Amino acid sequence: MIEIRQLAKAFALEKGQKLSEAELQDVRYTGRSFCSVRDVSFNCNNGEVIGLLGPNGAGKTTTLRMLSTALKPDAGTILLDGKDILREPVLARRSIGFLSSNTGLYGRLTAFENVAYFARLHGMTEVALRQRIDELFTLLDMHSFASRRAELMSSGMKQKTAIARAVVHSPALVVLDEPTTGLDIMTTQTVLDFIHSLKVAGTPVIFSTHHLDEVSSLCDRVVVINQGISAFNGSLAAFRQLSSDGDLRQAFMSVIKQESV
Ligand SMILES: Nc1ncnc2c1ncn2[C@@H]1O[C@H](COP(=O)(O)OP(=O)(O)OP(=O)(O)O)[C@@H](O)[C@H]1O
Repeated sequence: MIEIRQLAKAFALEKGQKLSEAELQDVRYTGRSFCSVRDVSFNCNNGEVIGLLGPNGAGKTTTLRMLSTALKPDAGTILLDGKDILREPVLARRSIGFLSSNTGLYGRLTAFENVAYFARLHGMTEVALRQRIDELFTLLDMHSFASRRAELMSSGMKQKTAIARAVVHSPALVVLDEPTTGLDIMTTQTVLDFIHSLKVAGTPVIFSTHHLDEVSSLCDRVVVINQGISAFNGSLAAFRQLSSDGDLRQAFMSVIKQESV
């Protein structure tokens, strides 16, 4: 289980750094800094899938990067199974599988080699990593391109390889930043089925998305981040009830409008 309390992160702006018109009008812009995340709190229990929603620039990626310890929060706590991961970064890296939005595979390495490289970094034995990679390549339908170099892969193949790499060490928590963005319908379904298999195995999964159908079919809980604040945090059923007829788009809009008043 992961418990996230009152996370905040501001970025100091460099001299001459250009902001968009929307960012200049944003309440998070202070002149010298931009407070991407102001107050984000939520829990994810074992076997739960959380969908992280929010408009562009809301602070989803910044939040997920803090969960993965790639970014240090200015304030807040993150407890994984009761342990403060901000104080134990080594434990965090061992326990969390993180897929970032820029996959960054080694182009010269094959799908197998990319995943195996990370498995070795995590200290897995050759026998264990071969068994795990075989299992993952079956779940993600990757056997057909296991020996293809990353530089020659389609974006769907790259994304599957990046997902396999993120979870090869069987982490206690999986965090995925927009795992289905840019994928075709078949590849998206494979990725969603894979997330479901993690849930069935009892692994908590937190993923950001702009696709409400994914939330509807997969998520137990929904968190909506708006202007750096977790404006909604509750069950999928409670989220549906925000609209008159259970429509998730309407529910989402009602949270955003409420917050912007
Ligand atoms: N290093 C940085 N310096 C300044 N501002 C930043 C930095 N990183 C992110 N931001 C700003 O913080 C805000 C939140 O960004 P973030 O990437 O977390 O949003 P997001 O919810 O993931 O958006 P999207 O849905 O578009 O991916 C944006 O306005 C972004 O420009």
